[in-house]
Amino acid sequence: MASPRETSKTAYKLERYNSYIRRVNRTKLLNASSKLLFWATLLIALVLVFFFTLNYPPLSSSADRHPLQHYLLSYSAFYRPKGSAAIGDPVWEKQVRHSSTARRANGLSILVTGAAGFIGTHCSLALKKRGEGVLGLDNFNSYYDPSLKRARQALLAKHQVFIVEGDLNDGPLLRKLFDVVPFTHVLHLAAQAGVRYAMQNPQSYVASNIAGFVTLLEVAKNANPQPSIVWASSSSVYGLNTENPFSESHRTDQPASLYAATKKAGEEIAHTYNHIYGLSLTGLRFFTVYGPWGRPDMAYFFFTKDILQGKQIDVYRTQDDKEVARDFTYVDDVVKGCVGALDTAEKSTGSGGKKRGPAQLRIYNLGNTSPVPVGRLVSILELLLGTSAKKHVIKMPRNGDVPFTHANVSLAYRDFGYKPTTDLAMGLRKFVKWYVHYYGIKSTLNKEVDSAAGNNDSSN
Ligand SMILES: O=C(O)[C@H]1O[C@H](OP(=O)(O)OP(=O)(O)OC[C@H]2O[C@@H](n3ccc(=O)[nH]c3=O)[C@H](O)[C@@H]2O)[C@H](O)[C@@H](O)[C@H]1O
Repeated sequence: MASPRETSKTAYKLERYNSYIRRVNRTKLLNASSKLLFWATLLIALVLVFFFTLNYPPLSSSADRHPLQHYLLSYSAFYRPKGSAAIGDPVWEKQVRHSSTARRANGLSILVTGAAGFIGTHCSLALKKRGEGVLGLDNFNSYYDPSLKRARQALLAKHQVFIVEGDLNDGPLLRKLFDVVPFTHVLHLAAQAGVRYAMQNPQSYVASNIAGFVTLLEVAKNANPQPSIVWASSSSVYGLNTENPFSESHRTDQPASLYAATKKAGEEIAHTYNHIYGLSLTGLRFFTVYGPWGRPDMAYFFFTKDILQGKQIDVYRTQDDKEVARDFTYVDDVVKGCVGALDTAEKSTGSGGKKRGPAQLRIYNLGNTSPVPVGRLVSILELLLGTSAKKHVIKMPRNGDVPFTHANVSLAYRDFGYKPTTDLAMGLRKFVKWYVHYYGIKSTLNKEVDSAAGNNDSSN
């Protein structure tokens, strides 16, 4: 029999062995969990990379997508905002029909492409308020902050405008929409915008402004009834034109940017579809449209942001050291122009892809008729924001910009009474008022902003 001393020695050894085993197990567990952590992090990183590259470059066609991207996109459909349903299912069809049904007798039924965009949102609201049926289409791409597009979507949803989330290049989706709704009109505003970005991502302009437009026209020409189409061209088609002010009869064969070239191509494509298929087509040349809910890639918008943050802004002058000027046009004026164009659009004459007779083909300038130098734009912002801008005056880079724009709008006035009424100072007041409200900025804003922006600002 073991002596008590030996027994306690054995117990001590046993305890040491057990504690060793526990240490080993702890280390193993630690190693196993750090490996697990490593692989989990890697997996999450890979998934994130896929999600980030999912829709980049913006407006990539669905045909270009990697099969895994297709899968992830359909998977992400589960995360649509509350209240929306999968494309094609009965709930979705009900939303589509409800949104596009007019609430007034003989009202229009309009498909607005780019409805979550700046001008698209304003037009959709105006048309809906008038009692028309409005259905939106937008791909919510990331050319600029998609959260702004989501906020516009929420605003439209409050007014019973539903936006179908999809790409212009998705022919089957467009056909499905025309199967469900006999649209009387299409207001086609979806596009790759921005003059200078075309040097960074040229293909996105071709994909949206050319391929996307053709996809839409193909579906529209086969529809029965064919809709009348009003669509967004651009002042940039005048390019290096030196005749002033710009009239629709002036030459537009010297585009200075790929953006301008794709818009000009759109005008020629419109001619073809009008000629062959009898589609009624109206192109609107917008002149640097600005206002509440605007585009963060435009100068007035990022100047405001940078001035408030005390950052330097680049103010361009021409190569021969003259002021650069734009015919800045307030969004409410442009909306009136769009509505006027829709109201005066004649019916398409074809059906099911066959022309039955000549159809209307129109082009109009929608500008403000009074160009303002960029330096003056900055001075107005300084006054409204109560802060001096850190101006860096430089020669305009050779990146597609033109020195000035100036619209003659007599055609639009003659045909649908288009008459812009908002000057830049008043329009910027309304913009700044929206901007500080939207971004929750409490600053040393000039009191003038609140009082002078007036109470009739329909945009908030
Ligand atoms: O009418 C159009 O069809 C186009 O209008 C708009 O293009 P633009 O007129 O070029 O507007 P925007 O970029 O706001 O530059 C405004 C001014 O600021 C100057 N500008 C610009 C940037 C800068 O850093 N500094 C500067 O001085 C610049 O030289 C210019 O004089 C739309 O973006 C475009 O999508 C299209 O719709």
